[in-house]
Amino acid sequence: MGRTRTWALAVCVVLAAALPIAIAVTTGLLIGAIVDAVKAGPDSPAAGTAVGLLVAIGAMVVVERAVMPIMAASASTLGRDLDRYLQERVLAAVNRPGGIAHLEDPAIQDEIRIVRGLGMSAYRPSQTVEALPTVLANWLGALGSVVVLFAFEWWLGLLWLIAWPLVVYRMQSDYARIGEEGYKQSTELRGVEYTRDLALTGPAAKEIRVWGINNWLVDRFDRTWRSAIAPVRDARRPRPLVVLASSGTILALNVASFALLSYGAIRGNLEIGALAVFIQALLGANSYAVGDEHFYLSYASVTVPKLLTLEERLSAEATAGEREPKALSAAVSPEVPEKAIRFEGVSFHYPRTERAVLSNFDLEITAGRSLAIVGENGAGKTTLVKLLSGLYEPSGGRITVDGADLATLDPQQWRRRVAVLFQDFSRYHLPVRDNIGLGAPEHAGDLDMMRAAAEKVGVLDVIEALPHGWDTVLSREYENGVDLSGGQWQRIALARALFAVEAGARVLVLDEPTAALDVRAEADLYERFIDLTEGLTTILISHRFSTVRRAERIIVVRDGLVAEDGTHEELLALGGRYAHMFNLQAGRFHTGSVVSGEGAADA
Ligand SMILES: Nc1ncnc2c1ncn2[C@@H]1O[C@H](COP(=O)(O)OP(=O)(O)OP(=O)(O)O)[C@@H](O)[C@H]1O
Repeated sequence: MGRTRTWALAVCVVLAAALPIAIAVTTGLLIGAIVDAVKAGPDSPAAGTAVGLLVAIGAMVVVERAVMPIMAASASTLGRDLDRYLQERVLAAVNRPGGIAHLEDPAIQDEIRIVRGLGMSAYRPSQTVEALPTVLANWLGALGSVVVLFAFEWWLGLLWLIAWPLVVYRMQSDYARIGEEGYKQSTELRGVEYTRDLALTGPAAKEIRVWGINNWLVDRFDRTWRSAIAPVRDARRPRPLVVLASSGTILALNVASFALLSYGAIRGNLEIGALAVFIQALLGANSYAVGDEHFYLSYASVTVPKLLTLEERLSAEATAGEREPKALSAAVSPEVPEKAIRFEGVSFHYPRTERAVLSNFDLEITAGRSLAIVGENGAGKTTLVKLLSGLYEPSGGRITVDGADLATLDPQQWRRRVAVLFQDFSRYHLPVRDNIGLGAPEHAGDLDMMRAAAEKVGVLDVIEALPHGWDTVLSREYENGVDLSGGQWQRIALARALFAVEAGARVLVLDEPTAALDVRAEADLYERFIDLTEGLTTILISHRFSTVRRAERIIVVRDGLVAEDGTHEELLALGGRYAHMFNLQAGRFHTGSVVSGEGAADA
């Protein structure tokens, strides 16, 4: 299909280039034939030739008119195909690295901004494809016209042949320079776009109104946009010398050509037909670089190399992330972990930061048991989960699963063994079935499995009461879509994690699973906690001690190390950090008294 369209386009381009020249030459011949026919009379052979030439011109004009829309339509379709193809490459490239560190790299975000506009905003490479046929036809037509001028004065033809490409080259490099200048402002423009999206999209809408910051947003958008775009404006400003040199050359060539033609005609060296042909040729030669299409040519030349650089960079990142070549990645059996997950002397600092979040961190997580991790804000609890799920690699030490270094395991298979409910889980603007099914996409069609997961976290009733049940889109931004309350969203996310468990995950990580739940929902979840985590290696992170105390073992993370380790009762008896935090929270529910023991800190 694409190949046929490409061929059709090529034929159209050749026709679009050749027909104007053919029409010009035939018109010249027609003028000569008419002069002869007037002299020889209506029945003369010259009159017959004139009629024949007239019919030929008519036929060529009809074909030319038909070719143009076909050429435009084919070019537009091919252009869109190109945009889609490039978009797919961007999506694949951005998701190639297994971790997420690259998404936090400002330089990569700048490049991603450039290429994410493919197919949507300005500088679409498809515009290059759409412009190419017209530009090619122009150039071929101009070339043909110049060849005709050779027949008049070879040196004049030669001058045209040299001058125009130089002018076109100059213009193209100017356009590309302007485009590059725009891309250099990527960081600033990201800031501008962020402000714009804050104002245009849902998440901040409530705060914008409550704080009354709409005018502030508009003002900030205006200010940052002006400052980001100023260098591009400067680049756009015509450079007088270049403009003067280019237009001066073309003007001089035109003056010389028309003067020579007039001189030849006055001296009687040129017949009227020849004069007409050369004048048409001269007009054709001038069509080399006229129209917006020439500007569009530079679009792909600026954007596509950026995409290729990004791909290269992300591929390098993906390979660098694999400590062992992929072929050596060990398969992960469905029962893993059977014995333990161990953090062995793990140190970690985030990319481009100096501060160690973990230093020489040791922890053995027994398989099939539940472990709660507590610690103050910023202690590194979520970081542990990110390392465990392979989103980042330890800066030092290693994590082992049943004795095997995590870095040597097939990352995809390992991730299928781990189900994570992140504290900042995603709220997909998709049907409920996808919001839950995405926990294990390979089982996303299994409604029974999804129902089981939803039932376990008590959200099945909510789903079945939705206007379109499992097909209801969870966003008010779509027709018939609904939004959920914070707690309902949390339960949907919890169901997603449990769906992954239903599909075979053996490690369940819950980072603040009850933060948005009401008292009854939280109590319900406790009741089921033992059932939900039965046989699973469960890691629970929470600031709610009423949740934490259900775990079989609790650790306190402090200063990048395990500061305390034991059961709820053991840690209370220890009278350390855990006991202090527990009592502080429990005290809130027992006004004026600090307590310890069963029942405290239950919300
Ligand atoms: N992507 C990141 N890049 C750089 N630093 C980060 C990043 N994510 C977290 N940090 C830093 O790492 C430290 C540990 O963060 P982490 O999210 O693991 O803490 P936490 O114990 O889960 O905290 P909380 O109880 O507030 O959820 C913090 O100082 C935080 O600022």
